[in-house]
Amino acid sequence: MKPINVGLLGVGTVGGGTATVLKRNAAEISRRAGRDIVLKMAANLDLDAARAIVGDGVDVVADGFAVARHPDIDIVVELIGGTGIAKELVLAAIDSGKHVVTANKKLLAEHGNEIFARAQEKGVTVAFEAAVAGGIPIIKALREGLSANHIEWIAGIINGTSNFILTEMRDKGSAFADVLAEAQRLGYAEADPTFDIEGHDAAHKLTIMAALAYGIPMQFDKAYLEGISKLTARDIRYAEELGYRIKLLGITRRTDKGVELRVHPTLIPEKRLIANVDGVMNAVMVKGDAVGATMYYGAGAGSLPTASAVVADIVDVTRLATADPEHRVPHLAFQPDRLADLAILPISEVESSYYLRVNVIDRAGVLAELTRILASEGISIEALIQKGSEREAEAEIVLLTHRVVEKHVNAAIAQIEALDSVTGSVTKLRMEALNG
Ligand SMILES: NC(=O)c1ccc[n+]([C@@H]2O[C@H](COP(=O)([O-])OP(=O)(O)OC[C@H]3O[C@@H](n4cnc5c(N)ncnc54)[C@H](O)[C@@H]3O)[C@@H](O)[C@H]2O)c1
Ligand SMILES: N[C@@H](CCO)C(=O)O
Ligand code: NA
Repeated sequence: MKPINVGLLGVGTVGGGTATVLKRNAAEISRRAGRDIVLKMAANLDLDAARAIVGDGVDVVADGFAVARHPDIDIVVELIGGTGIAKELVLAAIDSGKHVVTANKKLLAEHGNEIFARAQEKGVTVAFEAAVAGGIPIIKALREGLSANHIEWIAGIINGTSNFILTEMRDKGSAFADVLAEAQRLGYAEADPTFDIEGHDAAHKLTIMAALAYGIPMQFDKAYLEGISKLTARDIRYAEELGYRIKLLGITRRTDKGVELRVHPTLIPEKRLIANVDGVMNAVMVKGDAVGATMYYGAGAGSLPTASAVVADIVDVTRLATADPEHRVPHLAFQPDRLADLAILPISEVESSYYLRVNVIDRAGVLAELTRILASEGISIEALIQKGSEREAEAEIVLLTHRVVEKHVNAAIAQIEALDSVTGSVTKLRMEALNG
């Protein structure tokens, strides 16, 4: 069979890794795909840098559209990122009848509904394994491996940069800014690292997983997101004293009231496997009604791990290139005309347990005031510790609550902050047991 021709858009961290893996494992990849896969063209801003990576025999150009529309290209691989030129290029490729492989979670979470509809119309596939949890085959697991299940919830460490920062801060006491610079140097961070540390990137990935798990459209605009930039070393330490690790988790859960879609720092019992996923590693737990709790672990970012997923998608697309479009695995696991219309829950309606840290003036009766307010909002306390404060005559009360709807916690916090004996604002973190 004639070789399948690939055109690469972007030869940076992931694009470079993709060219390397395609070349290094060409023989085995061809045995799997049933035909040779040839990198034919590449577009990049820096032409010399791209040429040095892709080598001779690959036509390197500056204009991505020349690749996306070239008649000899069968599969267009978009590894530029963002929703500007990348979106135009992906749509141009689809309109030219090309299959597309992309690692661009932002593009899919924000414009996936439009892109998949266009691909459907044109009879081409858009594959995106690398967009979620890098090298971990979580898209394949959700779309194919777990297709028998009613999926109840997903919880994942899905931003390598944040997990790397939290780990280095805890293990080495490193400063936030230093670790972030190191994550950028290692090629883990997004072009704008705010997306990593403020939770956008994780929310993009979570949006994609929720769509696959429940058969709903992408609804990134309804996701709740809170990153790690305001997390203090003190709360990380107190959480550890109480037997918990703090991780930036993406959580989606199907409830009777609606679908939870939220990213925030989360206390997890330290004995859970996922609480011990460190550095740039990612892990995703998926709870299905038949299979129970499952977990997928591996490198969530970096050149070769992400390229592993990109190349696997190229192999998949090569195999299906000759198949009847009617019989392909649907983009979002469910048939496009059978998507459900489930509402996303506002965070105030989400039920969770909470870690609260309150700064108080250390005098008799303060604790009673706190517990009275919590009780009045129907919040029961699971654990409570009192700590000395750096400021004389002040103390810190750290307490863990049982599960309660968030609006009640917010109402209690407003009353607590209004007390004369309370100084500053209350720190609130969410906790998840994740015990399947
Ligand atoms: N780095 C990772 O670990 C990782 C992991 C998973 C997914 N991703 C995603 O993969 C994509 C690429 O990320 P990256 O880290 O490789 O980025 P990068 O910045 O290293 O590479 C992007 C490349 O695109 C090229 N480029 C930019 N504009 C272009 C244009 N108009 N025409 C042609 N080329 C252009 C640049 O020259 C650069 O080489 C992003 O969507 C990112 O979110 C990255
Ligand atoms: N910036 C992302 C890359 C992988 O998607 C991360 O740190 O997880
Ligand atoms: Na993946």
